[in-house]
Amino acid sequence: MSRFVITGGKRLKGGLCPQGAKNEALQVICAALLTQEEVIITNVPEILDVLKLIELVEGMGVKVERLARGEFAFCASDIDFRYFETEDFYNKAVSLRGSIMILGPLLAIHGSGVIPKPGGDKIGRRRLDTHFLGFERLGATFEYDALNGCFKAFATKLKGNYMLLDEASVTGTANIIMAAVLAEGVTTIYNAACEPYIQQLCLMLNSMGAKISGIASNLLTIEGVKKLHGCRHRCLPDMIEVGSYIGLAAMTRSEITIKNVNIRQLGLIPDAFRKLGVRVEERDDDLYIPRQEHYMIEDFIDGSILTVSDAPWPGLTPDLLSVFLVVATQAKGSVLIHQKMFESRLFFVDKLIDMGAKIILCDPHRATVIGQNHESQLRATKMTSPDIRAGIALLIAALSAKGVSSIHNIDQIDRGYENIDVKLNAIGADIKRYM
Ligand SMILES: CC(=O)N[C@H]1[C@@H](OP(=O)(O)OP(=O)(O)OC[C@H]2O[C@@H](n3ccc(=O)[nH]c3=O)[C@H](O)[C@@H]2O)O[C@H](CO)[C@@H](O)[C@@H]1O
Ligand SMILES: C=C(OP(=O)(O)O)C(=O)O
Repeated sequence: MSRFVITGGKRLKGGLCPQGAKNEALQVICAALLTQEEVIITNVPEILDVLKLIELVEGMGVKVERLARGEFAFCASDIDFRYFETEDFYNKAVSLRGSIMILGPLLAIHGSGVIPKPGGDKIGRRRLDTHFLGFERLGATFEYDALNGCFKAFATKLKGNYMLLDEASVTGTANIIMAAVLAEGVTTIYNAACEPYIQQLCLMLNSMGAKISGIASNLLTIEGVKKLHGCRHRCLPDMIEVGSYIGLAAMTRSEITIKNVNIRQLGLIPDAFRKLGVRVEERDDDLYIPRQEHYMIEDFIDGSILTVSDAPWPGLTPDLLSVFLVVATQAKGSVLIHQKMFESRLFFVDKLIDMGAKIILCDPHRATVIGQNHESQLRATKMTSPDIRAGIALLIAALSAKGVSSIHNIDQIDRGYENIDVKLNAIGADIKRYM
């Protein structure tokens, strides 16, 4: 099993460029299935999950050309629908969460689709009801083949409709949008997710000829069109990677500039770090994190202990709570980290406790962190990355710790971070990769 060996305690210094956004790339690659013309996508992160999805669509018969690093041309003029019956399809689709988003486009262009229960992080129950309830509102029927663990959806004709989503699911909203753009009539989606990923998907679809309004809000109106054409689309920088680097700078007491972050699309992320006492300065479109020996957690206005919790966008993304948690371990003061969406994402704190962090796991959703104000350094240890964001949080912890740590199962980190070891070594880290 591949692993990182990290010699911690080094100060880092320099600039880091975030890759394109993983969750956006997964959506817009699926959207390329909606046209027979060429779609060029740039700033595509070449990370495990995205490369797997590219292989999956290639298996479906989509012509894929890698034009340059992070730049791909897709042409879905000749999809082989028999591929969906193969073991190769099953194995590829099951290995990542993003594969679920081929279903909406398949319903739109083919009237049916099948997908095994998708993988992704094992961070609690990850239901897909919203996807199927939405498809049903468009006139589709679906069935779950429990024996083979496959979802199947069928529709002789998709028809626009009003729907109030049972929750603002990110991939669910993306899937329904992609089914609705070619449906007959008008679809209105209320309680739609509106993350920058979804906004970008809608902008891309509009540039392909779709008619979507209400972008960036939770009320989307989609006027169905007969056909979509090709386009060129650029993915935004990955806001989760940006947040991870802010956390890294704070924990390692380093001076780091994060370049071209697209500040307007970061939402509450910079402010959430500021509440933990981390200085985050905006310099044009860069974020400058100065070297700080100490940072102090703010209280709420009434003097009560700060809570950092996730919420659907424009609330704070759940994908950064593990990073906020690790940053808090060395802050001055206390904070309650409340992961509302996922129920098994905080168990990695056991490792941080082994390293000397002062954390009480109150229940699967909440952890109280008592910061050590950098007065006692975390201790190096051996650990395994349970999921992508716990993985990056543990890597940050190891980089700040005294001594040599190792992290196993680093595929989990590679799922979302492109060449993280190379990038961080270039600014002074000491991370060795063993395959
Ligand atoms: C490939 C991809 O894009 N993955 C992202 C996507 O996953 P994904 O689209 O799978 O996640 P969902 O948005 O469907 O839901 C995530 C979890 O939050 C819960 N939930 C969701 C909405 C809501 O209003 N209330 C609520 O409690 C759901 O029940 C579920 O447990 O969105 C998640 C939530 O931002 C992110 O963590 C994932 O990185
Ligand atoms: C939960 C995540 O990913 P996925 O939905 O792909 O498992 C994540 O990116 O933090």
